Amino acid sequence: MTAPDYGRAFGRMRRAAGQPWRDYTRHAFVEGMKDGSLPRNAFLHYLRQDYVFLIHFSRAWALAVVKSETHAEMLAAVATVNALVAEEMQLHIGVCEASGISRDELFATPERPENLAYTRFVLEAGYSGDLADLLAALAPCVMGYGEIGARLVVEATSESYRGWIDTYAGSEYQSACKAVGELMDQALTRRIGADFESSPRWERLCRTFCTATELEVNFWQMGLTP
Ligand SMILES: Cc1ncc(C[n+]2csc(CCO)c2C)c(N)n1
Repeated sequence: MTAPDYGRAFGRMRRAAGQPWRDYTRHAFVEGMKDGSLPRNAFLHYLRQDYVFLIHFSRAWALAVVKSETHAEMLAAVATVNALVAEEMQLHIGVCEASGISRDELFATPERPENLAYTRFVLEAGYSGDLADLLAALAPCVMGYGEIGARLVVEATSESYRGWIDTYAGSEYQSACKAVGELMDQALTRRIGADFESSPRWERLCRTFCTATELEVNFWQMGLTP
């Protein structure tokens, strides 16, 4: 199947990320959710780390509000902050509670180095750069899960991880990916120009995107080693 279309800047960065992008979206952890062979304890370990991840990822999206230059940018960024804090984090709390991991236990999860490296890299891209740099670091996470969900909903041969797959394959999440893709195209055009791929900044933006992609690969790998 062909991957969903999340805009021009994302499409170009994704292609430039080549093998790391495939390593991320077709990682053994992902394939284990597809065929149901992923052990439940690995999934729960991943979810607990992901809860910590979402705390810092929400901070990074809040930084996108800080780095916005238009009301449209602020609206897109604030919608994502709300979706993360009010919905996605709640979802993790619910799944963990249903599996016997209390809210307090979840809150007290010690952060693994692979987790810390990823979110602090994203925050640093935003602190030291503008919204274009920050979005290049945020995009692999948002769109990668959209692409994985869209593929797994078609290819899954097991019901074990159906809930997770349906969340990211669903039209609500797919629309969010498209909105972030549009935000990227508009933010890059505003700051760099319509021909942003030919600017001297382009290579660095692609490098940021690729590094974030490699950190996603490490995050899946961490998930396999509880
Ligand atoms: C390691 C890791 N990478 C990506 C996501 C997916 N994700 C992160 S934030 C968000 C909402 C929109 O920005 C989504 C779908 C995750 N949960 N954990």
